[in-house]
Amino acid sequence: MAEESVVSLRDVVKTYDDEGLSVHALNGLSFDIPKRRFAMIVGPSGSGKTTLLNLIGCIDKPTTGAIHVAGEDVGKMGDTKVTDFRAKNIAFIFQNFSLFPVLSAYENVEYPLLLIGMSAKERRERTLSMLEAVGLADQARQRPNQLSGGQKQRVAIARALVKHPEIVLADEPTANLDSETGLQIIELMHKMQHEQAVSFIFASHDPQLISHAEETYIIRDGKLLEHRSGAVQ
Ligand SMILES: Nc1ncnc2c1ncn2[C@@H]1O[C@H](COP(=O)(O)OP(=O)(O)OP(=O)(O)O)[C@@H](O)[C@H]1O
Repeated sequence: MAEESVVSLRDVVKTYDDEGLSVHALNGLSFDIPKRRFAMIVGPSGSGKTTLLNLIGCIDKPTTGAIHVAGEDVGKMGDTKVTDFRAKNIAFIFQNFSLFPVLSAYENVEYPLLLIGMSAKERRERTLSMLEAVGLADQARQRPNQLSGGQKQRVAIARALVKHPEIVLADEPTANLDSETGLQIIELMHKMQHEQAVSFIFASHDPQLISHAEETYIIRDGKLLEHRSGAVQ
């Protein structure tokens, strides 16, 4: 694995067993994603984007092949180690925001810090500064149902970044937003990615989001069709 890569895939195959039928979601992927970039996985529906994000996010393991994330061979890690690795290093942003409805914006952002056992004082400082950074200092006490779609996604961005992860994975993060709000969210993610020097990896169909990519990996039928440094216009 090249030293500056955050993800390295070698001959990665993922096959699902669907009621006795084998579904080949990934068919031998080999590529590296450099650190601290705005990287995009692009491809039509069913091409394997979510499957790939699940492997990078250590939610699932490859059927065969090797996957290194932040320098660790995650395909070979045991369950306890992988849970710990994911809690410390990886954060997720989803298209449906996936916030806890009974928690305030503040509590949603603070939650990952509770999971990693951070002290109360440090949790408070980090949570407030992250809410400030995403422009939601005044909405800290509101619950998700009192927030707009764009504000919910801002909470999700703050929650993703608050633990200072190595990687933020985002599956179609603008899919449920109108195009103007989507653009504001893309610009916020880009700004935060640079400020926090974190690696962002997206799966998306959204041309607006794809046009902001620094690295683009086009996949079809679970294979890499093309890699471009810079956006696909
Ligand atoms: N749990 C599963 N069991 C069986 N087949 C699956 C499972 N998850 C995904 N697949 C299949 O694997 C292939 C890749 O799916 P995946 O969700 O990774 O694609 P995608 O590019 O993210 O699609 P979309 O853009 O529609 O979300 C598809 O053929 C899908 O039907």
